[in-house]
Amino acid sequence: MTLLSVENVGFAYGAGRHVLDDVSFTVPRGANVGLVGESGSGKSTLLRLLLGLDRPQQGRILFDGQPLETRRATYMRDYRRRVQAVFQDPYSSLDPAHRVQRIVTEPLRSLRLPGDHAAMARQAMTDVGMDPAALSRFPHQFSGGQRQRIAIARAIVARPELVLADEAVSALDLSTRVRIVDLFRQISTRMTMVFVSHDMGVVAALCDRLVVLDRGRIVEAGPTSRILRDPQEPYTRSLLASIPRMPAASQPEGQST
Ligand SMILES: Nc1ncnc2c1ncn2[C@@H]1O[C@H](COP(=O)(O)OP(=O)(O)OP(=O)(O)O)[C@@H](O)[C@H]1O
Repeated sequence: MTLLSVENVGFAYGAGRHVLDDVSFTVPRGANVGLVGESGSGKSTLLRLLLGLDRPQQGRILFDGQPLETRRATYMRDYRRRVQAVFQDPYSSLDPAHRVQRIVTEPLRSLRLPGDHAAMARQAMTDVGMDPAALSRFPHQFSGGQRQRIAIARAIVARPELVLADEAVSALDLSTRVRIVDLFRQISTRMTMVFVSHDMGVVAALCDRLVVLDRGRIVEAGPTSRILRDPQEPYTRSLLASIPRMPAASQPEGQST
């Protein structure tokens, strides 16, 4: 069943040229879909549309069969419970003035969700391989990889159906990146994920389907295995050629990252 459907979406900033042009793809429930393309190909813009922060000027986006109602506050509150995001920079995305407990439970409070928030935060920390004791500390007491785990805990604490990850491992050093990719792989067995990255190696490691964007247009889409084996477009081949060598999947998850 399709969870997310992007239909003939077009978008331009101001009266400028199209940043997205006739973009269509679907995300089946339970799938991991990678959106890949060079810098400037329109990935972040597409993500803003998927988050309901901007609206397409052409086409439409459907979530669970219904068009996004970005102007309706009650709809968007429910949408934010069902769709959460993880961003690139684990340093700027966590408020340094707040303890991890407050950071991780923030979606529960802002979405006014019922339940034992402290227990939900402890569960989310365990889910991302962190000791729940870390909830009483501040972000600066953690490494970049640990901060990204905290950001992921915040994204999954409300049990969303879809997680959108925007270059979520790009700011991390290589060995940490491998561990966080591993963590995403574990988490992605329980929910639908869309990974946005310029790094074909990361999306290929995580996603069963790829959508390749070049200057706002989809040039290739399909199963990851097919695209890796037999890329149809020179653009896709050049993205594949630039894959950095990733070390083999990591040792058991720990708090070393
Ligand atoms: N707020 C904005 N106003 C005007 N143009 C913008 C704005 N944001 C992005 N653009 C332009 O839209 C195009 C696509 O940018 P976008 O950030 O979506 O691409 P991207 O693939 O995510 O690239 P990157 O990985 O570098 O962020 C670029 O040409 C960019 O200059």
